[in-house]
Amino acid sequence: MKYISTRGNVTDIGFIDSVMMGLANDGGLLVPEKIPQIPEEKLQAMSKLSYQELAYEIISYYVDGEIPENDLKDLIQKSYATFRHPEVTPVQKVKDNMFVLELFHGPTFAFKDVALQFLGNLYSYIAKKTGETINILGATSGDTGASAIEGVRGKEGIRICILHPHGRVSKVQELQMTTVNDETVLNLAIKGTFDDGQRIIKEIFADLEFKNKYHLRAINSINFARILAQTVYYFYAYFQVAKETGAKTVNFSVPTGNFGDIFAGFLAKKMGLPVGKLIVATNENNILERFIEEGVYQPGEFHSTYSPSMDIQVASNFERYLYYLLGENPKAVSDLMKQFKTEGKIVVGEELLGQVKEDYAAYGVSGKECLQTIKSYYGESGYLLDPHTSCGVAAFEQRNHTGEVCVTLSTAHPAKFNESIALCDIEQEYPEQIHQLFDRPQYLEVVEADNEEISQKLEEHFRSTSVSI
Ligand SMILES: Cc1ncc(COP(=O)(O)O)c(C=O)c1O
Ligand SMILES: N[C@@H](CCOP(=O)(O)O)C(=O)O
Repeated sequence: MKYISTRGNVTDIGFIDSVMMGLANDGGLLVPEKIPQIPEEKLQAMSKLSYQELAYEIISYYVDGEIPENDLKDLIQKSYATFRHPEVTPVQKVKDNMFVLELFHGPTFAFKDVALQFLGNLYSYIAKKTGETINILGATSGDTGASAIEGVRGKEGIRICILHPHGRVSKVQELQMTTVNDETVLNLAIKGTFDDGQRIIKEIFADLEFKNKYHLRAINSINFARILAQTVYYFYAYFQVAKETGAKTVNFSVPTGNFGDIFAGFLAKKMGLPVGKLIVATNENNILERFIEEGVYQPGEFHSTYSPSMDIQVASNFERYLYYLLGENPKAVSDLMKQFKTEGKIVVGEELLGQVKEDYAAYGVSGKECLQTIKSYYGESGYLLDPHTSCGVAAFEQRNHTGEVCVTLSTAHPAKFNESIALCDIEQEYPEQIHQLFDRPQYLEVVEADNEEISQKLEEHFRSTSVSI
């Protein structure tokens, strides 16, 4: 299996090199040269596997022998041994035809752990094999940061720096990131939004001299390994729900911001999993909803919402989808991305829009609707949704066709977002791991959303902290 850039100027690199490159050196995103197709009989056999066994089968297609079988199996076992649920990502029936896929049983109570426990262990494995220090640079709207830090903290040969938008993450998210007292971890709270953070890290990664000098690595969904590990739970959920309902195809409603999670579902479908509609659930930051409805991809006004992790305008993985929408034509992607940079928007014609609507449905959830959905589901079934999952459920209510079976991805535990839950007049108890955070000192620096200042902070961090392998 080889990997190529959506913009065409990186070709023919293997799995480990793709992990290490993160953002493609031409500014695009890496994708597999050819998506593996899983035959029907193999899907049948996969439906009987445990989560870890399934993860091994799926990830193996993409690793393609670059990691010996037993090493890869160990990496997977280690990654999911930290989860509190034996099934890793269990599925709960919440009402007729609607299942919730609980992705929050990992160490930081968000879906990011599913991929970042794996990527953290993978980086540590690569550092040990190659003797190379790994310096991670990431941006977060709240969940990736905590999960990435948890995935690598204490691992030899790894430093990490995370940018988060100052004052725009929930209290628990901030505490999870900033209470880690470890000199290899640097938290920079930027005066700006997640979009500023993501733009800055992409610009720093694009400075290849700086990237190579400091061995900079990505943990965001910029890194294809993140998407890959997230693909596994679509298979797992599909198998559980198909067994229970007899459904042949299953829809997925996905709380969406950076488009990574739903792109993992798109990839699963392209591999042969019988996925029906992929429902893009956004909050008021609804650029993706507008694209799917009207064919115009253009950032709008930024809103701070009850689902802050989805407060994203420019969705990184949209470029990966464009690549497939445009018939795997890197020149066309490159031209459109240039146009986006200069004109601030991408417009697709009727024919392509028809294809988009075949692939996706979309619904932008208002703040009022988000809270109302939390209240009504709690009242009717006693099931407490976090505000991101609530957007997914509200989109299911609006866009799933009657009689079709749908899985809504539950991307976080409600305890991470008590600010929103309290507005629903619901009292929740914090899990002990979260409760403990409130007594700890915090370590962070507030900085301008400025490339130079952040690059300097990074250089100081690398100079002043030593890591052994
Ligand atoms: C809790 C939660 N839900 C949903 C999302 C959106 O996922 P994606 O960015 O992969 O679209 C995020 C952030 O990524 C998140 O943290
Ligand atoms: N919502 C995310 C934003 C970054 O997404 P990623 O999947 O690219 O890491 C977050 O919580 O940080």
